[in-house]
Amino acid sequence: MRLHRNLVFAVIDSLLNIFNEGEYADKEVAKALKRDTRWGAKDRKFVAETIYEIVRWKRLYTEIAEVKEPFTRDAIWRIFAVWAVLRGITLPDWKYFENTPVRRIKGRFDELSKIRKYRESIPDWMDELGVQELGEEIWTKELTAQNQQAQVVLRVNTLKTTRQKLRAQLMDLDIETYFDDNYPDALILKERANVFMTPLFKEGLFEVQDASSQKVVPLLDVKPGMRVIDTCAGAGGKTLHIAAKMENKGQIIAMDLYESKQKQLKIRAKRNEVFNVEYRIIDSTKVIKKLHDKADRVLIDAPCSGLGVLKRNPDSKWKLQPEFIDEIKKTQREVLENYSKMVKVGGKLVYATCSILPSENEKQINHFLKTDFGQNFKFVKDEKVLAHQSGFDGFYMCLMERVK
Ligand SMILES: C[S@@+](CC[C@H](N)C(=O)[O-])C[C@H]1O[C@@H](n2cnc3c(N)ncnc32)[C@H](O)[C@@H]1O
Repeated sequence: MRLHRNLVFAVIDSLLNIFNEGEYADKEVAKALKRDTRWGAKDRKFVAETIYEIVRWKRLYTEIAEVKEPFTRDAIWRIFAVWAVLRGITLPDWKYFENTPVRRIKGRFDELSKIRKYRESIPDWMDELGVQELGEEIWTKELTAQNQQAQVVLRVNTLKTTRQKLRAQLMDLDIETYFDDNYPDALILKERANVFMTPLFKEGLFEVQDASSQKVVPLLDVKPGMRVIDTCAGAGGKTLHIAAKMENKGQIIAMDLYESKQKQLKIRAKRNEVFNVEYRIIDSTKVIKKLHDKADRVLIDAPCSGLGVLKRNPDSKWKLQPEFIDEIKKTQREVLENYSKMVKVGGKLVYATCSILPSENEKQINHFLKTDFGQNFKFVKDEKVLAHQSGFDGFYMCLMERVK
């Protein structure tokens, strides 16, 4: 591989913003890709993937490069040089790479790779937490899986097409996909491609949604004509899936704290030709109280640490703080207690997170089922999805039924 100056400059600038200014990697990548309209698909791929790779391996590369935060521009160049050397790329004779200690880089890599927190490139506290929650063996396997590049998975919009038809149309655009019958609405890309640029996406024939996330709505077991409340709907990945399963019939109430997320959901709903969603912002307890005992199905896709989706959001490794996880667990307990009240007797409740920590998952359920209101529910089943077992995101989902 030959390095091109303007592409590498784009990577360096983005990394400075992500590491020093706390910008989000996905936003910086999107910004970087707008820098030069003459870049072809390969150039764009290089910029996006290199930024993500270096964000993912930040701790390891920083240790090897022997630089400290906040990084100078020079330090970012040294980190970049480490990435290039470990990739086997011959460094060009640019001034930034003068005196790069190629042998020392390789030696330090071998040495640091013996220690998990460096090898897998994560903060000390996160490594300790993972071991404490999952045990040494599972945490080690899980971390390795979470450091792989995520696959691109589509959820076919069954309101508008079928998996077979969409697969053939994608093939016409040279985008090859395959099925996995564990995920009946999914098409998995054989190679990464920017599917958002295709006319098929603009026509609303699919959404991008990880395979593990696609397991949540089937567990909720919705039927056309029901009243379903999606309490933490966000930008609506699962709301749209619910609508498809309900064949646009019945009522979905999509709630969230934030209007900005709901705006995105409205755009997506229009593109998907989803017509049965009503929107509510949770700006007071009244919004919930009015719906007590009214829903056939309630989904709580709870806010969480996101420790199941590090492969998709590698910068979370550097942004997450232990205090945030403690806070979010309190929110999880509150939403379980408050939103479960909207389920009618005989109705079903699903609690889901994209975390792999038992303290955000089954332990929250055990706690809920012991609360005064939780005792009205029966545990039906749950699924703990680990990335190293599924090959997709880590997730948790639990089905409960209101029996009294
Ligand atoms: C895991 S995300 C939801 C993802 C979304 N369901 C999807 O499938 O695309 C969690 C959402 O919960 C929202 N949230 C956080 N605290 C909340 C609360 N107390 N009540 C309702 N929603 C909340 C966040 O704004 C965020 O959109």
